[in-house]
Amino acid sequence: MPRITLGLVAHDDKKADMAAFAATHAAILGALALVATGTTGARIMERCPGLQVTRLKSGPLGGDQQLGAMIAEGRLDALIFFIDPLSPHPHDVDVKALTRLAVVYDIPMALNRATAERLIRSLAG
Ligand SMILES: O=C(CO)COP(=O)(O)O
Repeated sequence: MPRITLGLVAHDDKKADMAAFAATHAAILGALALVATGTTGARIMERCPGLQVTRLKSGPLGGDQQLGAMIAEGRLDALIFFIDPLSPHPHDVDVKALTRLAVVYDIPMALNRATAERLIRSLAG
């Protein structure tokens, strides 16, 4: 059976939280194909050297749009995106486009840790 592909993204103030989340669930994540925006992916691999993460461009430079394209092409099965709702983002339109496509294509999407904790359990083999 093909591996599930999971997208991982975190805004700057949520990156430590994402790294901790990845460390907690490294065993589950290790069985998935992981794709992340540039800086998020770097932080995850720094914290969890055993995890293989395909890194796209950084979010503000097109990484969110790359993930959106993967969704549109049927190449992303689920998305965990720790958004920071308390900070402005220059690429807010890209963030909106990504989350919109996740809804359009009805892929499971967690935008905060509480939901991600539930979603990740559903992805465990
Ligand atoms: O900006 C982001 C999501 O909108 C995340 O991008 P980075 O992981 O490159 O910081």
